[in-house]
Amino acid sequence: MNQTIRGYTLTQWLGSGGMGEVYQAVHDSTQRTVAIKLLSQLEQAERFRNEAALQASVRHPHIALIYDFFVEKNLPCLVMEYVEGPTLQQVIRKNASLSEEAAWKYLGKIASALDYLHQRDIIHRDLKAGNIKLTREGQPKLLDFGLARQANSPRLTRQGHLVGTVASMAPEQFSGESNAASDCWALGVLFYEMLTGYSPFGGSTDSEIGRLIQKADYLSPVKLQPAISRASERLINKLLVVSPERRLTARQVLDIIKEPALLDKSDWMEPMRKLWGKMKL
Ligand SMILES: Nc1ncnc2c1ncn2[C@@H]1O[C@H](COP(=O)(O)OP(=O)(O)OP(=O)(O)O)[C@@H](O)[C@H]1O
Repeated sequence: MNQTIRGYTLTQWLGSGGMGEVYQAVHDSTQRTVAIKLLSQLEQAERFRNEAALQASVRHPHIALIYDFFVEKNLPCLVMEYVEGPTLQQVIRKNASLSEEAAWKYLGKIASALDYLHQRDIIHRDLKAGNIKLTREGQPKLLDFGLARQANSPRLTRQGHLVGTVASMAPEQFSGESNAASDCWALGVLFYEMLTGYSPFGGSTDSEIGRLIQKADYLSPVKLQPAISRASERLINKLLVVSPERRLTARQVLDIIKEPALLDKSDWMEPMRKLWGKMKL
């Protein structure tokens, strides 16, 4: 492993994902350690460029930085901040679940990264524990904008097939619609996984998982972890809501973390929605 690409010496293979291979590399002149994602197909270069352009404009303590993007010998390469440490998925698996305190701490940091992205009309679309790394200091960093896109740019959605990780997909994503609220659904799935060690929507096939998701049919987290607080349970209930309009936003999650009493405030729109539902029947 001594291959050099445009002044970067590849030092270690890190893994492969939906878009290509990822290597650790060292920049020869600055000696900076980076992660380089090599895209397997040149036809996807534009999608990759989209990932690069989106991430390059992003500066947030809980989102991995992007340094460069270039095409070398027909190979599109994305140069990113190298984030050392395990993924949140590995940490959850190792510990079976996380303490409530740790889960709320990570929830707040990821919600703040999502709020930052959503303020800029960027949707992540692939938020999951496997795409979050924990640094040596225990700080979560969001990786992988492979599926991210500007909220107002539908170009890459006309693929005709589902993209994303099924278990974290929001109900509306099954009909090809993704919005900021879809990331908030995935945040609810992530919070549930941190607290219980299980995905709220498990099944043996994608279509079975899809059916459960579209009905928001999940086991109460308290059934799996009786010690889970009422606040955590209510927060999950307000994130795993089928209607995207009624789901909490990332900003609302941050507000609730600051002031958990907000969870108990009743939704004043609810009686009107019920009435409207009856009138439509
Ligand atoms: N910036 C980075 N720093 C350190 N490791 C990284 C970085 N980006 C990706 N990796 C690691 O490289 C491997 C491949 O990552 P990649 O994002 O391509 O796929 P994935 O997340 O496993 O799958 P998918 O593409 O389906 O989301 C993973 O183990 C990931 O943790």
